[in-house]
Amino acid sequence: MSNSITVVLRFRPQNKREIAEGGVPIIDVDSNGETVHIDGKEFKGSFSFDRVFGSNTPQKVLFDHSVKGIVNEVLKGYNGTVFAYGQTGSGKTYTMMGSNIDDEANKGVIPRISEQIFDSIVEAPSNLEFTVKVSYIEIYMEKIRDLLNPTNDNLPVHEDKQRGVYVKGLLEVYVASVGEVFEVMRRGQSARIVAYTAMNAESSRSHSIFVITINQKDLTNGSNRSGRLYLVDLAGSEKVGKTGASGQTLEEAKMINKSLTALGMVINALTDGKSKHVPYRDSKLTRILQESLGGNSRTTLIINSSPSSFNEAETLSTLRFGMRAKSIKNKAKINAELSANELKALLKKSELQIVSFKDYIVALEGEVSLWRAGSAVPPERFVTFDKFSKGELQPLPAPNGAEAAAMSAATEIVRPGSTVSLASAATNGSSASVKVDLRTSSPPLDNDEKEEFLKRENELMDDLTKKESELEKERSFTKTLTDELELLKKREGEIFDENKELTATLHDLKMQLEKITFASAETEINMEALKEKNLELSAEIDALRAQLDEMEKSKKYSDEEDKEKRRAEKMAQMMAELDPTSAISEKEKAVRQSLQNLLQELPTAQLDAALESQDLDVVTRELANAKKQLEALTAQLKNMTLDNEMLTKKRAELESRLTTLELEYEDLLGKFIHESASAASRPAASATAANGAAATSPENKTIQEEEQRLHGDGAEHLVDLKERLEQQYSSKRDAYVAEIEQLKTGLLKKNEELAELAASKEALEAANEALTSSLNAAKREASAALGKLAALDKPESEKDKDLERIKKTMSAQLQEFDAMKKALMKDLQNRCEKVVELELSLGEIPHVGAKAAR
Ligand SMILES: Nc1ncnc2c1ncn2[C@@H]1O[C@H](COP(=O)(O)OP(=O)(O)OP(=O)(O)O)[C@@H](O)[C@H]1O
Repeated sequence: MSNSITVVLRFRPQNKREIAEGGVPIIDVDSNGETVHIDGKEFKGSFSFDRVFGSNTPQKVLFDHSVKGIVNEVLKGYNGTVFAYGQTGSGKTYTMMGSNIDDEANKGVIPRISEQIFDSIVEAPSNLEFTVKVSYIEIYMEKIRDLLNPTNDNLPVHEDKQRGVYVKGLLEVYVASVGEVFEVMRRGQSARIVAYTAMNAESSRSHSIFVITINQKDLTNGSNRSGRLYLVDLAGSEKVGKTGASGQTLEEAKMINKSLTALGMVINALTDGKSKHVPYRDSKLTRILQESLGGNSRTTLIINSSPSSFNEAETLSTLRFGMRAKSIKNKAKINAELSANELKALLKKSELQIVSFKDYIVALEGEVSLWRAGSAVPPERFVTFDKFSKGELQPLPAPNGAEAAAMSAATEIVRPGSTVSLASAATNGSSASVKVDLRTSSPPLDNDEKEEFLKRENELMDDLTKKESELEKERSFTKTLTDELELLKKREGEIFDENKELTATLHDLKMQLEKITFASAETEINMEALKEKNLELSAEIDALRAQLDEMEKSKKYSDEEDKEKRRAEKMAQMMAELDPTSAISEKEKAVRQSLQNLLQELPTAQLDAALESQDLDVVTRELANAKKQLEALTAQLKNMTLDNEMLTKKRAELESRLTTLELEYEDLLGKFIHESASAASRPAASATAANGAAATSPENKTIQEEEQRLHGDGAEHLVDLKERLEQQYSSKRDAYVAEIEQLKTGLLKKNEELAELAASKEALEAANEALTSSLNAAKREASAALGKLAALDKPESEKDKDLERIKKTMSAQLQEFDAMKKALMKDLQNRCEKVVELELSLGEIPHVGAKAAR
């Protein structure tokens, strides 16, 4: 009994690309759910299928209405096939597997079928024992890959009487629950080859076939039934221009399109009513699906389509494919193995049939031998099966010898290619002839021959697969070699170029080397000369260094000498200015001399002349000079006090300047902090304002960014300025503090020196007074002596005595005066030295002060 393929159509929603390209839906599904109206540019019209599902049909609805039923058929022992066909990205994988097998709403046909199978097994009568096994393959680039054992990537297709068409060496996994089926699905899915194309981010580049085989054994009578379900997700047909395929993806697309063309050819052959040959063997896909298409299978084809005008041409092609497939007729039968009793009964029945058929043959042979012998058999006595089965046959008379010979002469030798005419010598003289052309109608193969043929085919398929694998290996090896060769050629070209460049560089380098060798020789000569010169210069430098050392030494000495000299000069000058004793000494010498003369040579009269009052006047004058010097010293002391005051004033001034500067700095710092704070708040304020204002204007945005940048720069500048000011201030302050410290120590030193000078002055004044008083005493002594000399009337002895006494007194006074003078001179010299030191140091202090003020 033949059955048609069920064809259902499913549309998916428009995808992003279609919307972006301006596509609009051009389909309208009729309310009866069987017809779709197409309102496209190329075509306006309708297509009808067993069922049409619109763009938003849930997975469950499609399954319940179009697939669920097939599970029951498979459980009855039929083979079943569900396959999805359509352009790339049309929703085949979504329909067959679903976007997520664990999601109730989104799981596709395969997971739902698995659930359905196990649900049915649970509900089946307890005398039925089930075994379920699954396998998962993909046909990629015309090679069968086992997705559960991907190293098996080129499996052969075999066919035999018991199993029909099958894939040899395929791993079949026994499963006992839906969970186990899902596990196998996941395992296989992960091994599938997918790629990105412009039409689908995860485009299947192969046909995948999930096979579920269910065996059921009736435990009551031992009979077996097996149903096999093929669940096929075909690779998408694609227009290479639209998918943007290139390289490997392009090769894949070519192969996909080739096998889909083979599928189309098979469907054409099955449906055009003329073809005697169906080209199943043209592709692995059609060979595996041989039973599903026009064979022993209940088949459902789901055609997937886009609803968009963007894919109108592809949609029309898919719908036409579905229409053709609709008229394929299958011959599904139950795959059953009979139990022993059933077989025995069948055997008995067959044996009885054989016995009766033997009788029938005997009757037929009897009629034939009559005809052959040239006897005529009347029509009412013709041997027919009807009469035989009803037991109405009557025995025929035996033929005579002449008729039998004529009959055998009429028989011709039949050769292939010739036309055979079977003529019967009818008793009524008419003849009927049947012409059979043996060239066009080869006799059908009997079962043994067919088996033999399939066996041979299977062997050849094995060989072919082996050769294909070897060829593939060779091909990939050749490809590797070709690639390597290409690479080597390229490298050779590069090396040649490099070589050329290197030769040129080598040439240049040689030239340069020659130049360098020449230059090096020259340089060596120059070096020698330079070395000599260097030695000379080194000697010169050494000499100069020695000279410099000498000069420095002598300069040092001369500096020290200079200072020493200046000090000595000053001292000499001062001593000269101050020394009242030099003049006194002269006069003193004269006095001493006169006194000596007077004492030795002259009598009392002459002593008078020697001790002239004039000498005393000179001493008095010198004393006055010393007084003057003392006054000058006092004036100098006064000046120094003034200097000291001036320095104190200057120090006060500097201190007040320091205070002012500190105040100014604090002011500046305050201003700076104020400006920093306003600078920091300004960008934020302006940013807020800018946000609120023309946020959409790119020009304003740029200005704001520029302002913010400038504010940022300003803040940085202020920080920089602050640092610089602080540095300047601290260095100035340090200089002033150092200056003040210096002035303070200078002042202290001067105060000490002033005190010392004041003490010296006092000592000098005291010495001066002592000197004046001793001079006065000397004067008085002298006048007393003069008075005594005037009294010459004294006796000679007495005079001599007086003279002797005067002489003693004077020499004692002179000695006393001498000692005092020496002490005074020593003291004066000390003080002069101190004054000179002080002057020198005073000369240095204003210089330092002036530097600090600068
Ligand atoms: N009915 C549908 N409802 C919602 N989304 C769908 C539907 N059909 C397909 N899609 C989505 O469209 C995209 C392409 O689908 P799918 O991968 O199933 O296409 P395909 O025909 O298998 O493509 P290919 O032949 O390239 O493998 C996927 O993202 C899928 O989720």
